[in-house]
Amino acid sequence: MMRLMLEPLSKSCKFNEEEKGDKRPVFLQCAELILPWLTPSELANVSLTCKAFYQICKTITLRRSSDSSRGFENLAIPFHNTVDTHPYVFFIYTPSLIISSGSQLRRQSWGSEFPASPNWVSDLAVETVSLVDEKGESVSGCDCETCGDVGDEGNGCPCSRLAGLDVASECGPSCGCGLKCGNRLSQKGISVRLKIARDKRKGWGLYADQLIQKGQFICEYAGELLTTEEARKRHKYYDELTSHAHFSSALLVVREHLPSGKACLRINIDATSIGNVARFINHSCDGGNLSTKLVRRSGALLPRLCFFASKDIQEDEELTFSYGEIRKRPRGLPCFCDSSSCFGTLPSEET
Ligand SMILES: C[S@@+](CC[C@H](N)C(=O)[O-])C[C@H]1O[C@@H](n2cnc3c(N)ncnc32)[C@H](O)[C@@H]1O
Repeated sequence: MMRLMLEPLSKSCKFNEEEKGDKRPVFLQCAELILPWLTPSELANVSLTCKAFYQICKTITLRRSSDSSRGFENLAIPFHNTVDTHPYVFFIYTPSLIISSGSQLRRQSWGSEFPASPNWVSDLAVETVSLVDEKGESVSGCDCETCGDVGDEGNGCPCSRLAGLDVASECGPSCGCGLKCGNRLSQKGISVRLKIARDKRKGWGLYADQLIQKGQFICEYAGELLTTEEARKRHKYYDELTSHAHFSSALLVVREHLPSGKACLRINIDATSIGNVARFINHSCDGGNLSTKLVRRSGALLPRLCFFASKDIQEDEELTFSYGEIRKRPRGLPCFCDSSSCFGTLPSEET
C-alpha cells in the first residue's frame, strides 16, 4: 500500500523540482503529513528517492531524536548518542498502561511538525477500569469529595489509607478533588527532566537531566497489559531473538500480594513495542537509585507500577533499579552495572 502511495508522490517530486514557484508544492505538504507515519527503514528508503524527500526525512529524524515521548509527556525526553550512529529507538509511545493493542496501534505519527495529541491513546488506557456494582456505582476505593486539608503529600486523605502493604493508593475518578490534590503524585505525568543516552555495553539507558530529590516521582512503567499466556509466548520469542541478534526486550512481570496473603495478582506489562521511557531503565544489582511501588487509583481495578527516586540523584546520573533476584540461567546475559555487588549476569526468571 505504501508503495502505491509513494509512486505518484515521487513522480510529482521530479515534476515539482523543475518548478520555481514561491509556494510550497502540495506534494511536499502531503509528504510532511505522511512521512512521519513511516518506520525508520521505510523513511530511509523514501529519503533516497529525491532531494526534497531527503530533507523532510532528515528533519523527521531530528525531531524524533529530540523527543522520545513525541509530545505525550510534559517535557521533551531527548536521545543522546556519542557511541554509534543510531539516532533514536523506534517504538510506539503510550504514556499509560493500555490493554493489548490488537491492530489499533500498529502505526503512530512521530516527527511531524505538530506534536501528537495527548488524547491519542487515552481511549485504550486501562486506568479508568473500575470495580462497579450492577447500578454502575463504584464498589471499591473512596469517593471523598475533597482532600483539601490533607497537605501536599495527601497523607491524611482517606484514599491513601486504602492500600495494602506494597501498594499505594491515590485519589481516582470517583474522588471530588482535582489533579492538584497532593494524593495524585503519579497522575501528573513526568515532571523531572530526563534524557536517554547510549552506553557501549548496556545499550540505551534513562538518565537524570537535573538534580532529582529522594522521593520524587519519576515515571510509571507503561506498556501493553498482557494475559499470562501471551506474556509467556512473547517471553519465549524475545529469548530466541536475543540469542540470535542484539535485541532488548522490556517485558516486566509484577506480582501484587493481595491483603489476604493467600493470593497474588500477576500483572504482565510489555513495553518492547508499545511503551514509555521506562522501557529504557537498565538493571543494577545493588538496587540502583529507583524504588518501585504499585499505585492504585481509588476505584481502579489494576494498580500501575511507578518509579520513585530512592535517593538524591545527580544530573547526568543513570536511573537504574533491580530487575529481581532470581537467576535461573547460569549463562544469562552479562551484567555491566559496575556495582560492587554485581552478580555478573542479569536476573532471569521463567515467566
Ligand atoms: C528494559 S531494557 C533496558 C533498555 C535497553 N538497554 C535498550 O537499549 O533498549 C532491558 C535490556 O537492557 C540491557 N540491560 C539492562 N541492564 C543491563 C545491565 N546492567 N548490563 C547489561 N545490559 C543491561 C539488557 O539487554 C536487557 O535485556
